[in-house]
Amino acid sequence: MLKLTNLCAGYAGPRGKVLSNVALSVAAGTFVCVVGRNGVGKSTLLRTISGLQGPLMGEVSLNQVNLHEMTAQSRARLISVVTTDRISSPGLTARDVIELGRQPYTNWRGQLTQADKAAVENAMHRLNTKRFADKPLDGLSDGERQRVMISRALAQNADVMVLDEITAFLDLPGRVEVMSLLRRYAHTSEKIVLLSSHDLELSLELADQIWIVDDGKVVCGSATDKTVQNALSSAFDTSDVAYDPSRRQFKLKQASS
Ligand SMILES: Nc1ncnc2c1ncn2[C@@H]1O[C@H](COP(=O)(O)OP(=O)(O)OP(=O)(O)O)[C@@H](O)[C@H]1O
Repeated sequence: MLKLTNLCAGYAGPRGKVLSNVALSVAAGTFVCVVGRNGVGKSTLLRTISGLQGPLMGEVSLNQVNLHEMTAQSRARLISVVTTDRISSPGLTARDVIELGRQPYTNWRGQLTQADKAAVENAMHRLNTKRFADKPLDGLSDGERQRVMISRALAQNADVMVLDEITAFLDLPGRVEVMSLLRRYAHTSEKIVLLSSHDLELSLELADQIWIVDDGKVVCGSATDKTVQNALSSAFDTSDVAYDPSRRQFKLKQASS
């Protein structure tokens, strides 16, 4: 169980608090989509959960262990992270990068065991990355690169996988494929997958739990919950578009001429 207890997240300084008193929990085997307008704090929340930045207050725990009190090495066995940040990887092939996902388990020489190699093969198979496994990462398209980074996180086999806007570089069939795969992975492997996305309709279609980040708070529930529907309207409705809960879609209030 991943639990956020009275979590305040943000940055140093008087105006640095982005989210206040976030309290929620997620069971193993849950696919969560985190949605919200630009700049509301999705990345800040996910970075805080991942341990990439400390909380201003409160706690993030996994199975009752505080994640911010662990070493980065121990945390890497529990949480994997995929972002859109470009990592510099001169000379590394896609396979080399995916193998780095096994680093929390390997010895000081980074030697892979049969189990490590099997985990890498399995990750490449799931994401269909084998076809460019031996190409340099720097020579891949943004979408191919993103698949490699997700494969690396899969190979890491952590209890929680956090993905921040990773579908941004994928085309529509690619987004559906990757999000469906992550949902299936959460269900079949009993993992928690947290994914932030601006693809609201797809998120509402696929997520077991939706987190709507808005106005310093997080509202959590299933897409059919009344509280979630109200929060979606309040976060996303504008003078031009409105959320239609019956179709789980946004519609133009008035077609422009
Ligand atoms: N390193 C930082 N130092 C100070 N403030 C920051 C820092 N990074 C982000 N912020 C601020 O925190 C707030 C939330 O930013 P965040 O990137 O978490 O939003 P987001 O919901 O992920 O946005 P987007 O959808 O545009 O990616 C913004 O006001 C942003 O300016």
